[in-house]
Amino acid sequence: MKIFDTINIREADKVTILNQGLTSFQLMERAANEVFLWIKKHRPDKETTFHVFCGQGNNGGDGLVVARLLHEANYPVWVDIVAQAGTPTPDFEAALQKVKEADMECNLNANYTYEKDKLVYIDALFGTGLSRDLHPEVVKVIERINACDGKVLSIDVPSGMFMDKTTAVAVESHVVLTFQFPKLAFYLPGNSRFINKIAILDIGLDKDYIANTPTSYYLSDCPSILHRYRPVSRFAHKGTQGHALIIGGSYGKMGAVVLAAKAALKSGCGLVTAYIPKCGYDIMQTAFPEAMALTEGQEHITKIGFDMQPKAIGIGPGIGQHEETQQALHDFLKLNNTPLVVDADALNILSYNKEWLPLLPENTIMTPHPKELERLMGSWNNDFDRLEKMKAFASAHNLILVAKDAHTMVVHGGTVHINTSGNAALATGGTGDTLTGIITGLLAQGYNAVDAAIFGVHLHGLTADVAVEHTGMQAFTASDVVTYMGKAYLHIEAELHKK
Ligand SMILES: NC(=O)C1=CN([C@@H]2O[C@H](COP(=O)(O)OP(=O)(O)OC[C@H]3O[C@@H](n4cnc5c(N)ncnc54)[C@H](O)[C@@H]3O)[C@@H](O)[C@H]2O)[C@@H](O)CC1
Ligand SMILES: [K+]
Repeated sequence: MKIFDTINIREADKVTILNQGLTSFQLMERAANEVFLWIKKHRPDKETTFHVFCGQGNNGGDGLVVARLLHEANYPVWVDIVAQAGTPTPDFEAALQKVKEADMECNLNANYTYEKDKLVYIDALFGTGLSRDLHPEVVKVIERINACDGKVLSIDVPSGMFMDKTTAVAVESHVVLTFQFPKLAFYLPGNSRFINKIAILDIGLDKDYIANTPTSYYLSDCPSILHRYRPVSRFAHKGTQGHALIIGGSYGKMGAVVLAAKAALKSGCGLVTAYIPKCGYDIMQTAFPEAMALTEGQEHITKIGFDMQPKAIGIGPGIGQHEETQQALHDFLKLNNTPLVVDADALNILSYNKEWLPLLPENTIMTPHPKELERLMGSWNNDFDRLEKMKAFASAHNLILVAKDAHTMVVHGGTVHINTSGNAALATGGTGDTLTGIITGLLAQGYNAVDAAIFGVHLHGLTADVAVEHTGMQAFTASDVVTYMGKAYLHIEAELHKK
C-alpha cells in the first residue's frame, strides 16, 4: 500500500474533486461520513457522550460534520471549537453553518465542559495541514485530552503531529481514523506514544491517481505482501526447495545459530547446513537433527571454506568478534558470490572495517537492530534524518537494509517498505536470529532479495501475531517464531484464498 506525503494527498483530493464532479465540501462530508460509520459500528451504544474538539481548518470541518451526523443519529454530542487552532476555511464555515442549523450544543468559546463517564473524545484540531508550532492554548487543550480517562479517536491524524518533522506535543490517540492513506509519521519510533491503533478509511480518492503516482514509501500489510509469496509447487522435492547455509556460533552463543538454522528450514527451504565451530557440533546435531553440520575452529570460527554450493548464506548469528573470525569473514567475503544475509557480529565486524563493504555481493541483505544500524552508518538527528541516511547508505552500497524496530523498515535504493506485522512479544533475545534464518531460507528457495526481505520480515512478525493468543506476550520466546511459522503461513494462504 502506498504512503503519500501531504503534497500528493492534496493533489489526490484535487484530482478526485475534478474527476468525480464533487465540491470540496462534498468530499469532506464523504470523509466524515466514513468516520461516522466507523464509530456507529464500533460504538453502537447511545449512552456514550462524544466530545468533539475542532480546529478551524478542514480537519475541524471534518469534526463538525462527524458531530452533526452523531447528533442526527441520537448520540449525545458536545462540540468545542478551539479558537487558536487555525483560521476558518470555507469548508469549515460550511460545516459550522450546518451544525448551527441542526440546533446542537456547540461551544464556540471552548470552555471545555468535561464529563466523567462514558466519554469519547473526537480529536479534530489539526490534520495534515499543521505547519507551525502549536499555540500554547492548543497545547493546553491537548494536554487535558491526554490527561483524561476517555477514549480518544483522532480524525486523520493525532492533532499536533507533524507529517514531515519531529513532533513535540500531540494527542495520544487510541484509534486514528485516517483517510485513504497511511501516513509515514505514524510509523516512526519517536511518534509511538501518540499512536495505538490505526484504521485506514477508504474515501474513494481517484484510483488512477493513486496507481500512477510514484512514492518512496510503502506499507507492508498482509494483502500487499501476497504478490511476493511463492506457494510450494506440487512437484517440489528437497533438491528444488533450495539449500541454505548458516554460518555462525561461538562458545556460549550456539543458540543463535541453532535458532537461525531452524527458522531457515521452517521457512520452507529443502536443506540447511550449519557452519559452526567444533564446540557447537553436539549442540547442533542434538537440538536440530534436520540440519547438517560443518565444523571449523574450536571455540570460534577461524576459517570459512566449504565444498557445497548453497543457494543462500546467512552469516553472523552468535559468530562473535574474535580476530581470527574477523579475518575469516574478510577472506570469505573476498571469494563469495552467493546471495548473502549479514547479521549480528558479522555486521559489527563490517562496521569496524567499512572498507570491506564493496566486497559484499549486490543486494546483500543486512539486518541491523538500532545500535548496529548506528555503528554501520553513523548516528542520526531524528527519525526523518534516519530515513534519509538509510536510503543513502543502501543506495551507496547497493544493499538491502532491514532496519529492525517495532515497524521494521526494508530499505533498498530510494524505497522504504514499512512492516505492520508483529508485536512487542518479539522484543526478546534470539528473535533477530530467527529473522536472519527466515530471510536466508527464502533466498535459498529462489525469492529475489527484495521479496525475501519484505516477505520475510512480514512472516516473522506474523508468527508473533498468531502466537500471542496461545503464549501470551511475556512467555513468547524466539523458539516460538519457529513453532508458529506454520500457522503464519496458513494465515497467508487464507488471505490468498480470500482474493
Ligand atoms: N483527502 C483527504 O485526506 C481529505 C482531507 N480532509 C481533511 O483536511 C485536513 C487537512 O486540512 P487543512 O489543510 O485545512 O489543515 P488542518 O485542518 O490540518 O489545519 C491546519 C490549518 O491551520 C493552519 N495552521 C497550521 N499550523 C497551525 C498552527 N500551529 N496553529 C494555527 N494554525 C495552523 C493551516 O494554515 C491550516 O489552514 C485533513 O487532515 C483531513 O482531516 C477532508 O476534509 C477531506 C478529504
Ligand atoms: K486530528
